[in-house]
Amino acid sequence: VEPISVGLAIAGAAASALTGFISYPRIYCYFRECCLQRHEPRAAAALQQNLDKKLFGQHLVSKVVVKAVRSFLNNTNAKKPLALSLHGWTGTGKNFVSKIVAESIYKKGLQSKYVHQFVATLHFPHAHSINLYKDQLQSWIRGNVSICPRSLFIFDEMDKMHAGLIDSIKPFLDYYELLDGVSYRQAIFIFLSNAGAEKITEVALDFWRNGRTREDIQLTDIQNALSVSVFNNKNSGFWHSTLIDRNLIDYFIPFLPLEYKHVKMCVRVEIESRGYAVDEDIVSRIAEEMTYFPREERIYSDKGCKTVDAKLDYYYDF
Ligand SMILES: Nc1ncnc2c1ncn2[C@@H]1O[C@H](COP(=O)(O)OP(=O)(O)OP(=O)(O)O)[C@@H](O)[C@H]1O
Repeated sequence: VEPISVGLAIAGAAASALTGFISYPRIYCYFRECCLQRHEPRAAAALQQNLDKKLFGQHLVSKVVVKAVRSFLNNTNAKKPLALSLHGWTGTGKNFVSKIVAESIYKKGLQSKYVHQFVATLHFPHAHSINLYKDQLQSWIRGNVSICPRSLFIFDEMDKMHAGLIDSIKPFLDYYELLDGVSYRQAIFIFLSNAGAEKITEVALDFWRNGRTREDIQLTDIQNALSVSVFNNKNSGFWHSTLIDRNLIDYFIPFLPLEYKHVKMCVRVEIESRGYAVDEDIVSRIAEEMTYFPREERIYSDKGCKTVDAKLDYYYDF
């Protein structure tokens, strides 16, 4: 045997052993859930695709969420965790979008052990226990980020959260490299709230009354007014919050109120998801059963796309 082929054989064996070593976690993570499961470009592509396909009437949301999440996931040297604050009327898609973000990063989505959802009225109900909640929240976040740096935390009903509670997580959202040996720079925080919905509607109505299309609305038309109104709103959970004061929220994302045509789109999706052929007559009837505001113009659904599925039960036998 020539020395050169021995050399090649050894190099080949070493290479395949190395590939085996590298691919082992991939195989393992195929069967068991792992932290940092999806490769960043795939996660960003999945997010874009799902928002384009499933989210209606929210051009600002799709654009900003994709941009924010993609650049954050691609940044190997992020200086702080990503913090997104989603605002808007009920039933306009805030929970829906956070579910899509979760699913794009972790296959199991909201069921993933690396995705954590807090609901203010459920997890932090009593004003007198606020100090206890602060401690619990801190140790919960610290514990989970220690296990998985790419943890996703979703805070629902921020507007029902007791003022001051959310400030207890400020250190985690700040620009620290390490806190007690833990780095929070790869974590993602998403806050959901109805606070600021009036402001968003005001801007949308202004555009409508001036004959401009909804898609003409730019983030700059809303974002500043939104953060100021949330900061000054006693019932926003962010009232005089240091998270806003210290610019630790990266994006305030406005969800526009949904129109009649968007409600119809939601009805169609719901009918299809139940395996029925879409009947346009039923679609229009359900959309017309929803109530719309303001009283004179009746443009926006006051429940967004919420209750569409319940209304559908009436038309289909189960
Ligand atoms: N913009 C949208 N595009 C597509 N579907 C939507 C949209 N908004 C709402 N839906 C549908 O309506 C359901 C309820 O919406 P969702 O729970 O996301 O509302 P929300 O904004 O979180 O409301 P709330 O403020 O009351 O919590 C979603 O699961 C989804 O099926």
